[in-house]
Amino acid sequence: MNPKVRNIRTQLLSDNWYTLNKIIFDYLNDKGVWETQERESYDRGNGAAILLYNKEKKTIILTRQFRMPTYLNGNKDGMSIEVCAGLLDGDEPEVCAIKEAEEESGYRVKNIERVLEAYMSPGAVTEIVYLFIAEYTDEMKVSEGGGLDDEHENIEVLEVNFNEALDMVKRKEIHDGKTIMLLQYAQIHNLVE
Ligand SMILES: Nc1nc2c(ncn2[C@@H]2O[C@H](COP(=O)(O)OP(=O)(O)O[C@H]3O[C@H](CO)[C@@H](O)[C@H](O)[C@@H]3O)[C@@H](O)[C@H]2O)c(=O)[nH]1
Ligand SMILES: [Mg+2]
Repeated sequence: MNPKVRNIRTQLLSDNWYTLNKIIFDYLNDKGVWETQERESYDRGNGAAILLYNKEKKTIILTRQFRMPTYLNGNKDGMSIEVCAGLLDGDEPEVCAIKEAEEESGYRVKNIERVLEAYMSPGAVTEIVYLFIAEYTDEMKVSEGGGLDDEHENIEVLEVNFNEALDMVKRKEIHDGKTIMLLQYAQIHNLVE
């Protein structure tokens, strides 16, 4: 509860795929005066993302896919290199992370660790992304990956040297927030030396 916030009203703007609301509320400002504010808030539920790494090979697993919103905002071909991730769809974050890893990369991982959680765009999007890490080996590959056909995901799976991935961040070839966070987490904690 925040005593500086009261009288929250919600006005539905769109519920086509997920839900966009206009929220009108009163906020007690620094001068002690209640003022009415409006904020649009996009609710897509929460998500999970997972970095798969291999200590022996010094590699990680990434995906590459077309992301329309990035194409609309400066990403030349709209392609985005990301860790495996997806929306929870009613699952616990751990369950979702394991499921997305297999659907998108083809690796069936068991021992995963939750390391961070973050609001990725707190001014506009309600989503919390839960961030995980897990070791993978070649033996864990059970399918091609590539995402679900019925969702037209068209995901390419990449196995990349860890230091090369860090260089890709520097060169801005990797520009996805959750992916940068997990790569830096791995670097700080020497997961792949
Ligand atoms: N028709 C339609 N389909 C959609 C829409 N939005 C998403 N989809 C479909 O739903 C799939 C969702 O796949 P997920 O793997 O669950 O999600 P994601 O898009 O990969 O990842 C999301 O979650 C991450 C973790 O929270 C986020 O970091 C990432 O930005 C993204 O929002 C997409 O691939 C796409 O096929 C939409 O507006 N319309
Ligand atoms: Mg996904």
